Order: sequence, then structure tokens, then C-alpha cells
Amino acid sequence: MTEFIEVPKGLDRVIVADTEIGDVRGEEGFYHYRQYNAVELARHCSFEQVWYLMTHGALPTRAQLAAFKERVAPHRALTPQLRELLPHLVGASPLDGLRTALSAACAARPMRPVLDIDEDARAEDALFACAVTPAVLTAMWRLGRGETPLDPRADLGYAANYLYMMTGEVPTAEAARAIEHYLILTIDHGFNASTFTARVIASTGADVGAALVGAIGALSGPLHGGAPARALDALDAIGGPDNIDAWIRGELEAGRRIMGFGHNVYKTEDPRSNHLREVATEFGGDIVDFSKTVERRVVEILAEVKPGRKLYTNVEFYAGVVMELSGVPRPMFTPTFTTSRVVGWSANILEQARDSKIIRPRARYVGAPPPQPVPEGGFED
Ligand SMILES: CC(=O)SCCNC(=O)CCNC(=O)[C@H](O)C(C)(C)COP(=O)(O)OP(=O)(O)OC[C@H]1O[C@@H](n2cnc3c(N)ncnc32)[C@H](O)[C@@H]1OP(=O)(O)O
Ligand SMILES: O=C([O-])CC(=O)C(=O)O
Repeated sequence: MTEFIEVPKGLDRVIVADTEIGDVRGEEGFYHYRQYNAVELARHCSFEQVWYLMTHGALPTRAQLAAFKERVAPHRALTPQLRELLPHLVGASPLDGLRTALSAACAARPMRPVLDIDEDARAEDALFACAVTPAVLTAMWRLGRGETPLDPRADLGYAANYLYMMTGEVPTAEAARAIEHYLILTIDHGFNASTFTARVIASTGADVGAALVGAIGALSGPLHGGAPARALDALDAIGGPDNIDAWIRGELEAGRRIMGFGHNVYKTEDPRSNHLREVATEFGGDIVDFSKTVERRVVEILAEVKPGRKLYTNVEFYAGVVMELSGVPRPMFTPTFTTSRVVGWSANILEQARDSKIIRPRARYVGAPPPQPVPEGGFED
């Protein structure tokens, strides 16, 4: 007799795997990649150093980093197939374009199921997908505006090159470093919905590309990854200090959620939000002051209207502010998130692929009691 185990809705607080990649300690407001505080990594490392850490399990030596960058370099430009495909995707949102184009690029490679290949081959597939993602997104953006996609520049760091390929301008050091901080902060975050999706797909033995494309789909919803542009739109809709309370209360009365607030794991301040607030403060300006006032009132009003829920700003609120100040166009906010999270998904896919157990939970059937006779011809009257 099979014994069933009830778990809370949304798998809330359920531990479904062991991982050596990192963890989120929600009560403390702390998260880490491997053995390092992720915020400290953002303060002290380049994106590529943390990328190496996530996939290799240790920070690189100088020589290892140089060798890693050489492995990445040939994959940073669009493949010939992508150059041909992307113009056909103009009109799609950058994220939908990425989902489609990455799938095509992985198919053209071709990628083979993780179950059929060794660790090195899986890691090469993951490295290819991560390296080409910024080129796909920036090309989609430029093509959509009638501009020619740009090749990556070897003399620019990861974030500076990303901004350059998108806008055609070499960004200021301040903007490049701000985006690099944001990208490092968002590489990984426990078993969030998109990472879990990637791991479910990898647990079937499917190829790395299949797992990444599924994860992109999971990151496109407003409740996960899709909030930064909506948070900025909210600042626009509020308009000025006199309208803050009325706008927030109106949204809550209409049953809507305030984007960029609340988190499934953090029951105190999100450390990424605290760090990005600092980054935004270094830029300074009206939008930063206004954001801080809005943040304070949202937290206060949520505490009043939703007592006991412990709702604070999550990463997405100041992510939007920092991206806006760094010159990232709003439709590229969530796509920019994928350029970092693809590295975290990849580390998770590689870890999951070492485990041969398929992820396969059960659901309780609550429909009409079976078996009923099938109506004549398969039609209802
Ligand atoms: C990188 C990221 O993906 S970060 C998350 C980005 N998403 C957002 O910012 C969207 C807004 N936030 C939310 O929708 C939620 O806080 C989530 C999805 C992030 C987390 O949800 P959960 O932890 O599962 O909380 P849940 O949905 O159970 O909400 C708990 C209560 O708080 C309320 N709540 C949670 N977040 C918010 C919010 N942003 N605005 C208003 N109310 C909220 C819910 O309405 C619910 O109230 P109830 O008890 O009266 O029903
Ligand atoms: O952890 C989560 O559920 C959402 C989140 O903040 C992330 O994925 O970065």
C-alpha cells in the first residue's frame, strides 16, 4: 500500500533536495552562493568570477579565470543560425524571443540529453547557453528598433559589454558596475520557481537547453522575475508624494499586489534590496528619493492592511530603479535578469543531472468520481 505524504500548497517550506550551490535564510535576511555571502561577492568580484564559482564550486585563480574567459569568448557572439533566425522574431517581446531563439540555438548545436553525455559535455552545453544569452537579448532589442546587432567587445567587462551591445554606447563605469552588482546578486536564489522548473526538467534526463527554456518560461510571470518594470510603472502611476497613500490603498482595495514587495522566503528585509538601495543612492536624484518614500509607505501600509504577513521590499523594486538609472530600457528589465539567472539555472541543472531520481510528485484528484461510462460516440448530450 503506497503511503502518501501531504505537503503545503505551493510546496511552501518543503525541502525537496540537497544542494551545494547555495541557500536563502529567510528569517535572517541572508543568502549565499557556495560558502560565500552573495552580497560580499557582489562587492568584491566580477561577474565571471562568480559564474566560475557557481559552476566549478570554488572561486578561480587568476590563471583559471583567464582560461575560463577564453572558453567563454567564442560563444559570446550570435551563431550564424541565430543571425538568420532573430530577424524573424522581431515583434516578440525580448524574453519570448530569447525562449524561442535559445531553443533553436541549442537544437542547432545540437545538445544531447544530459543522461547520454558526461559532466564535461554538459558543462560545455551550459557554458554555451549562458555565454550567448546576452547576445541574443541585445540583438532582439536592437532589431526591434531597426538597428543592427552588435558584436561583443573583448575589451569590456561582462556588464559593460552587455550595456554596450544593447545601446551601442560604452556605459559609464558607474552604470556598468551597478549592473554588474545587480547581475551578481541575482545569479541564484534557492529553489525559486524557475530554478525548480529547470531541475524538474533536468531530472527527466532532458538536455540543458530544454531545462533552460522551461526556466525562462517560469521567470516570465509577474509574480517571479516580472516585477521590476511593473514597479517602475507604479512609480510613474503614483506620480508624486501627494498621491502615494491613495495609490497604494487603491491597489490593495482592488485586490492587486504591489510589485516588488513580499517574498516567499524572506520574512525580513531582502539583502539584495538593501544592497541595491545603496547602489541607487550612489546615483542619487529625484527618482531615488521618491522610491525610498514609496518603499517606506508601502511597507507601513502593508503592515497595517496585512498584519503579521511580514511584507518588505524584494529584489525587484530597487532592481528596477538601478536598471532605469543605468540606462536599461524597461522592456529589457526582466530579460536582463535572465542573463544572470541563466548561470544559476545552469549550476542547478548540472547538479540535478548527477542525480538519477526523477522528480515526480502526486496530486489529489478532486473531480467527478470515476469510472463513469463513456457517452455514446464520445459526445455529451
Ligand atoms: C526575483 C523574484 O521573483 S522576487 C518576487 C517578485 N514578485 C513580486 O514582487 C510580486 C508581488 N509579490 C507577491 O506576489 C508575493 O509576495 C510573492 C509571490 C513574491 C510571494 O508570495 P508568497 O510568499 O507565496 O505569499 P502569498 O501569496 O501566500 O501571500 C501572503 C499574503 O501576503 C499578501 N501579499 C504578498 N505579497 C504582497 C504584495 N506584494 N502586495 C500585497 N499583498 C501581498 C498576499 O495577498 C497574502 O495575503 P492574505 O494572507 O490576505 O491572502
Ligand atoms: O526566491 C524566490 O522565490 C524569488 C527570488 O527572489 C529569486 O528567484 O531571486
